[in-house]
Amino acid sequence: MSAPLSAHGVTRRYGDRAVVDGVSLSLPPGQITALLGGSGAGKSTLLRLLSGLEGVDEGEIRLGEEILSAPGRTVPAEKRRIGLIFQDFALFPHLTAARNVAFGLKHLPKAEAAARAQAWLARLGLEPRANAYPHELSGGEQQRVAIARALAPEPAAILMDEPFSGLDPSLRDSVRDAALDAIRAAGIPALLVTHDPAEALEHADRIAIMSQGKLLQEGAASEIYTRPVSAAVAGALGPLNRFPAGNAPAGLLSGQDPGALILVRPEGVCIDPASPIRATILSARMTGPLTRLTLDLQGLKLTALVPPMSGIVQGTETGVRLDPALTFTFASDKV
Ligand SMILES: Nc1ncnc2c1ncn2[C@@H]1O[C@H](COP(=O)(O)OP(=O)(O)OP(=O)(O)O)[C@@H](O)[C@H]1O
Repeated sequence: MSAPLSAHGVTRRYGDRAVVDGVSLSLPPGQITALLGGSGAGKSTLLRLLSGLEGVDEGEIRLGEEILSAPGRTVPAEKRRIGLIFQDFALFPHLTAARNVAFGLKHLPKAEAAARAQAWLARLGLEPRANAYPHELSGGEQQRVAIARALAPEPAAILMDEPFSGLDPSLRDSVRDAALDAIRAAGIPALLVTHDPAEALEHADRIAIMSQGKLLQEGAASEIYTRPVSAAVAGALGPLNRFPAGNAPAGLLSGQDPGALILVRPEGVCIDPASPIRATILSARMTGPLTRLTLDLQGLKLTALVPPMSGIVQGTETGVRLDPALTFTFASDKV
């Protein structure tokens, strides 16, 4: 049975600046936790602390009850049994795919190591490429080899830093699905560092949001999306309409303080021809499966993402309502 990998009040300073600042986070086995945040939020640094590539200045990193890092005491990365996957595959160029995967299996008899490497390559759909060298493989194939190499030694946890962002979009989905399926099946804690909210929402079980070294919120993906604790968390998960409650036409909201900040996801702005709240359609553009509308509600401009429907014509009027599940209200001092 795998144990959670966890950080407890972890701080890491560069000079006098805490780039990871008092972070506590538990990664449960068998689940993918996405670590989401803007550039410089401290995501990669937290991953390096969890992996043992860097030591902590305060707090502890634990695997189950075992302390892996404490100030002045760091179990080195190679002794942690934690698999790492980075954006730049980092395969050994002079080894075939099979030998790259077998590299971490030196403790096993040779035949057993080779068989296990073959099994992992097969699992990631790479059996026919086992004898190819990295330069003979596509980016997607190289990343699959890197994933097989990280999983083959049966690590206690896996940490991934933007592993799919360097891949061609046409390959990304299949590599990501293969990798995340294999990781979930391994039943170990997994962290996926990403700056892409769509990737986090669609592919992770849990989401942790960081900003300026601090963990803002962590929880099940659906909970973070529908119950953000702050405007910063809501904004980290995708575009929003923002306006003071006092700017909304009468009837659009119910009973909010006029000074409160209202945040509404574009897909929470719904077209309802029967609604008494009237809006002029300023523009309507196809964005694939959804149409993006710019609406004018008596001076309040809102963006809506709606399924294609008839009667949506630029310059005409329609009724609008807000989906309460995708509308968030914050006191103006919580922005
Ligand atoms: N070795 C270092 N020495 C000094 N400052 C560093 C070092 N490594 C990172 N930093 C700084 O720490 C902050 C956090 O960096 P980190 O790479 O963890 O952010 P990130 O959230 O992963 O960002 P990105 O998405 O851009 O990779 C940044 O301001 C960075 O410049």
